[in-house]
Parts: sequence; structure tokens; C-alpha cells
Amino acid sequence: MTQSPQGLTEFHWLIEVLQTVDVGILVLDLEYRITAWNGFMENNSGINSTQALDQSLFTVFPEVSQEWFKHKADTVVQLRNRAFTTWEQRPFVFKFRHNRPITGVTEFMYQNCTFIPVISTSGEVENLAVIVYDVTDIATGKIELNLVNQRLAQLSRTDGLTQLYNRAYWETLFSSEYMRLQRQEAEVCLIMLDIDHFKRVNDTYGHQAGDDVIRAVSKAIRDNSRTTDIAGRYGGEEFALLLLDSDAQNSYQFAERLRKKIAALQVATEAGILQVTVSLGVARWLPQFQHHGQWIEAADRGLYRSKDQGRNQTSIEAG
Ligand SMILES: Nc1nc2c(ncn2[C@@H]2O[C@H](COP(=O)(O)OP(=O)(O)OP(=O)(O)O)[C@@H](O)[C@H]2O)c(=O)[nH]1
Repeated sequence: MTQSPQGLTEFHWLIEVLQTVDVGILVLDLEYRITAWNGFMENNSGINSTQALDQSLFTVFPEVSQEWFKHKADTVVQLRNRAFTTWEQRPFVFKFRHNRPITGVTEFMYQNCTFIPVISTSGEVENLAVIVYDVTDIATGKIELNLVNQRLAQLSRTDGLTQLYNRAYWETLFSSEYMRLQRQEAEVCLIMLDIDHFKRVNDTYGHQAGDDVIRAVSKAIRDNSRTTDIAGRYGGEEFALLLLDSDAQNSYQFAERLRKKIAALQVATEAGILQVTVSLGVARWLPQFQHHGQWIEAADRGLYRSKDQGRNQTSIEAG
């Protein structure tokens, strides 16, 4: 370890250990001048210790926030207590490149740091030591795990064919919205939508073309709804859409607009361009519903009426 004149010159073996240990050791005086640092700091910064000694920390490491560092260091010196900083609070204090294969997560070494007041023989705090731990492996492992978990959570909520919410997740959102309405009434409408004569599409043009149609209808639902609307694939060719802050009349108009957009779609499939229609049922939330299933039944009744009356239409179910 390179050191100031008053340093630990007697302890060659100790110096050797400090010099080669796989953590960074940096000692500063109370003016933030570097009085000692070890091989880890030298190797990772690429700065020779003779160039760094007696220099201001902030000159040698301009990336270190002066305000933040001084606040941290002053507290340590005044309270004579250790302080810590973790990679989760601040990914790094010193901007060192890590030497791992490319992680895709970061170019830089994640660090945990400990700040230690160094008390002299006279009992005064005359120096501050900073110990730097390379925690890149732990940090990247945790970040990657979080990303995978987020992806898994998203996959478990999403229908693979349509990218809409799957039925299970849609029902979770639907029932929590229903519970919210028990506490706080609002104009919220449920639309159930089903592709007309879809079996024929499959039977005539094949399952693959059927899938293309389902995807196109889903995209139309996504493209035409608001971000606050909650759209899910409820069954094979049946969709559920919850419109927040929308009364029956507005919801009916929305449903009709969507119906016309879908009827106008030219769906490109292996079997050629296909056109389909949909039938819809609209039911607004009513305080007299006993449970959320009744709301779905109401929208379904509207949907069946649309089917019975010739399909390609929207029916409002009053209650
Ligand atoms: N291609 C494809 N077909 C599906 C999928 N899920 C369900 N189906 C088919 O969708 C069809 C639904 O048919 P039915 O419930 O009889 O209804 P329909 O033919 O649409 O008739 P109506 O609803 O009365 O207009 C069935 O043939 C299912 O096999 C899917 O993911 N892909």
C-alpha cells in the first residue's frame, strides 16, 4: 500500500496484504486529499499511486459527487461512526469498468462502500478510510433475476396469441374494479364481444387463418381502447373489455365504433384476405349486483341478444 510519511512502514507483511487484497482501500485526509490507496484502486482506476497521492479525491475521480461525498464523510468524521453505501442506493462511487464478460446490464463495477473514521494515537479523527467492495456479480445477478421475474409476471398475465390480458388476470382486475365500485360508485361498463361464425372461419380456411383473425380483432380492440380500459381474451374468440368512467351511452357508441372498425378489417391470412364481424353486449355496473358474476351474465345476455338478432350488432343490457 502506498502511504503517507506517517504510515505503517514497519509492517511490510501487512502492507503486502493490503496491497493485494481484492477490495479497494483508499485513505483521505480531512481535506479530501488521497494519503494512501492500494493495488485494487490503482489497477481499477488505471492511475499510478504516485500520481494520485496528495491529490484531491475530486481531481482524481471527477465523477464523485462532491456534495454527496463530503456530506457522507463529514458525518463519519463528526460522529466517529462508520457509514455504508450500497449498490442499490448508488450503483458505484468510483466509475471503474468491470472485468466480467459483457453482461448487458452494466459496463461499470457495482460497488458497496464502507466509510471508516481513522482515529490517530492522539484520539483525533485525522483520516477517513473508504473500503470499496466489487459487488458486480451479486448486483447483475439480482438485476437479471428481477428482469426475468418481471418478464415471467408479464407472461403469466398475458395471452400468448393476442397479447391481451389472459382470462385469469383479466378476472383479477375485473373483480378488484368491482370491489372498488362497492366502495365508490362510478360509471363503468363491461363489454363482451364474440367473433361471429368463427367456427366457419376455422373450418373453411384453417386454424392458422383463424388465429390470424383472432390476432387482428385483438389488435383492433387494443388500438381503439384507452389505456385505462381493461381488455382481456375471455375465451377462444370471446373478449371482455371494461370501460372505466364511461356511461352506457358512451360505451354503446364505443362498441358500435369498434364493431364497424372490425367489420372493415381486411385480415391478411395464408388463405387470402378475410373479413369478419363481431357481436357485442354492453352492461353498466349496477349497485344491485350481488357479485361480479352477475355483471358478466348481464353483458353476456346482451351479447346473446345481438347473436339472436342476426349478429354484427351491439345490444345494451339494462340490468
Ligand atoms: N383458430 C382458433 N380457433 C379457436 C381458438 N379458440 C377457439 N377457437 C374456435 O372458435 C370456435 C368457436 O365456435 P362457436 O363457439 O361455435 O361459435 P361461432 O362459430 O363463432 O358462432 P357464433 O358465436 O354463434 O357466431 C370453435 O371452433 C373453436 O375451436 C383459437 O385460439 N384459435
